[in-house]
Amino acid sequence: MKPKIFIDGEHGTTGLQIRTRMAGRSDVELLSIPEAERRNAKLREDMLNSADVAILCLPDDASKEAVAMVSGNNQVRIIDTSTAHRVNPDWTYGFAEMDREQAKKIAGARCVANPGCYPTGAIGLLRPLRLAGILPEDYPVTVNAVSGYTGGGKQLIAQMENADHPEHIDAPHFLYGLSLKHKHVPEMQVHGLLSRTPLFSPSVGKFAQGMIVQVPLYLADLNDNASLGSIHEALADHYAGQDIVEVVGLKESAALPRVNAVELADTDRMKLYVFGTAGTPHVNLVALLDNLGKGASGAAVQNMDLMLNG
Ligand SMILES: NC(=O)C1=CN([C@@H]2O[C@H](COP(=O)(O)OP(=O)(O)OC[C@H]3O[C@@H](n4cnc5c(N)ncnc54)[C@H](OP(=O)(O)O)[C@@H]3O)[C@@H](O)[C@H]2O)C=CC1
Ligand SMILES: CC(=O)N[C@@H](CCC(=O)OP(=O)(O)O)C(=O)O
Repeated sequence: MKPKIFIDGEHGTTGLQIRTRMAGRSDVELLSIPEAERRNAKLREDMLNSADVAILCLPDDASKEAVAMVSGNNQVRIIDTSTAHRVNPDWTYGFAEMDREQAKKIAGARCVANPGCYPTGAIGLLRPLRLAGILPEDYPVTVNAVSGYTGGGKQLIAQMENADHPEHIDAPHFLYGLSLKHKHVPEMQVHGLLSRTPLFSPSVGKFAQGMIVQVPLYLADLNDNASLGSIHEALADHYAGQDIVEVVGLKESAALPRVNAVELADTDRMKLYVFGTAGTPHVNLVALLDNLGKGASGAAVQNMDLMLNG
């Protein structure tokens, strides 16, 4: 029998992208609710309890409700794309490349918390340097990022695309999260293995999908006389043999005139760069991804495949 998959929130931005990725797959059976019934709690509960894997693409509160709906059911496994469970130690963090054993942990997990889009970039850059001993635990990390506007779901998409929207946004690029309390900060700190809360400044650009996450560092404040070369080597070693996360070569990075936020749009990949000039005091670590690809729906499908096939 084929495993049954139910995407709760299948008509939203992340859910639709997961459905697109699953189209044409004959190895799974997709359970579905008509769009008009998407908030029918009884139908959702039935579907959730009939699934082998439920992928939650809902706001945090609705995700918690969905988890409660299957609390007595040990058969259904869950992938939650919301922020609700990402620092819960009872859940497995769904970033398969973050540790050598993580893909195996995801494969055996009952409950997987899919990472946030910005944390995928930030943790992807920071954690290997923490594990290699290069980045001190108490380094004052700053993270600056720009996301495509689909990152804000149906509401932000309507505000950006519809000039008649009562809260239409005209800006080609805007900062938000100005109170510095973004919901992604806790997972960046926990899974980035940091003792100090990172300072995170997000922004949105007038493009649908794509993301740049920057983590600038002062070399003198790192361990082991860190250099451009040693930082790049630590990242390259960590991701050796991985096909989704690529560490771009130092020479190739040095030759780039710019980084285009939409380069990886419509892909599930992530590129990591180490920028700077040998002998100068700074490096800028950069992650490039699609907020809906490796940042959300692509990672959810990757995790589902690990859970189904090991
Ligand atoms: N967009 C992105 O790039 C990323 C999103 N995520 C996370 O994925 C989750 C979904 O986000 P996204 O797809 O962007 O959001 P959307 O607003 O685009 O979609 C959410 C869907 O969930 C439905 N929904 C909301 N509340 C309920 C409820 N109580 N019961 C049933 N259905 C409900 C919505 O229906 P309705 O239309 O009626 O509101 C909508 O179809 C969020 O937790 C988000 O933080 C994670 C990583 C990246
Ligand atoms: C552009 C934009 O608004 N982005 C969203 C984050 C998107 C995302 O990753 O959602 P999760 O919190 O579920 O991870 C935000 O800043 O709230």
